[in-house]
Amino acid sequence: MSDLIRVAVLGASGRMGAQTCAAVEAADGLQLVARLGRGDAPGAGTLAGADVAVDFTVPSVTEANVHALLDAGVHAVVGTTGWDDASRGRVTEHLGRVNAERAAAGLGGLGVLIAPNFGLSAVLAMTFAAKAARYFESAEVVELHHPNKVDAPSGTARHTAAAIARARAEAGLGPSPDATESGWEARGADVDGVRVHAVRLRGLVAHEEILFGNEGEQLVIRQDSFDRASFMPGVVLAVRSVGSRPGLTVGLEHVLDLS
Ligand SMILES: NC(=O)C1=CN([C@@H]2O[C@H](COP(=O)(O)OP(=O)(O)OC[C@H]3O[C@@H](n4cnc5c(N)ncnc54)[C@H](OP(=O)(O)O)[C@@H]3O)[C@@H](O)[C@H]2O)C=CC1
Ligand SMILES: O=C(O)C1=N[C@H](C(=O)O)C[C@H](O)C1
Repeated sequence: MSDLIRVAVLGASGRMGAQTCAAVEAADGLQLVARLGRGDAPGAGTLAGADVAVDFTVPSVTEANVHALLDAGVHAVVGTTGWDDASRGRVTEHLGRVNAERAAAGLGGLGVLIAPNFGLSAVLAMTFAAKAARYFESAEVVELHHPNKVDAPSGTARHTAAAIARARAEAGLGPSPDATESGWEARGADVDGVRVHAVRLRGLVAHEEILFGNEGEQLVIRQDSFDRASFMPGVVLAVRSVGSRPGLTVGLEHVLDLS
């Protein structure tokens, strides 16, 4: 990539897409070259020579967008939720093929950076939660969002719960104690054995509370994103970094050196 990074935004008229366009236009060394909407399939014709594309669309299309971006030779920064092991695996496989062809042609590898959350407070909360997880018998996650959100639980809560589950397993902890025999629908979603509760409330933007309990004590880690502007430094950092991170990176914590 040359010094100037040309950027396309997918979902450009959405809540996050619009903020991202403005942040890219305001950032040194970045140039916004394309705004893609619902009807614009990502490809050479619509991407306008972009080096990096940022996807803030919907869970049902984000994976297809990333494959199209890789076919077009464009690095991808993805904030859209809805990813799982299978979809991430397909992207890793595609990256392997594309980057082998690029290496044979003397080109650098493409990168895909999927970040469930670009907010510093959220990334730190997830990191602290992963560190704390091994020390507590009980762990649950509560995520709270604006009522226009289409998916539940949030991508951030899934990422948080998965990290807690990994840390618990590595420490040899079993399931959190829970005597529930009926009314399981009131106990939230099960993400890798960790209970995750989703609140949708007018007035909220994006918030998460991670609760840990032991006999006689509690630790609560809470983060609040009051304004979508708080995601933009992370988005710009990801755009600047993805070209030097060939392959798949999941989570901004790796770019921030927190992992
Ligand atoms: N990683 C992070 O830090 C954050 C991630 N997010 C995630 O980003 C995603 C977008 O959130 P948000 O901006 O609030 O959502 P919006 O609904 O505001 O925006 C979604 C955008 O996707 C477009 N879109 C809808 N359907 C399609 C389709 N079939 N094909 C192509 N484009 C489509 C919409 O176009 P149209 O306007 O035409 O409907 C719209 O521009 C969500 O998954 C959300 O969870 C959100 C905040 C932070
Ligand atoms: O839809 C949102 O708003 C958000 N989505 C992401 C998620 O699902 O984790 C990130 C943040 O919570 C805002």
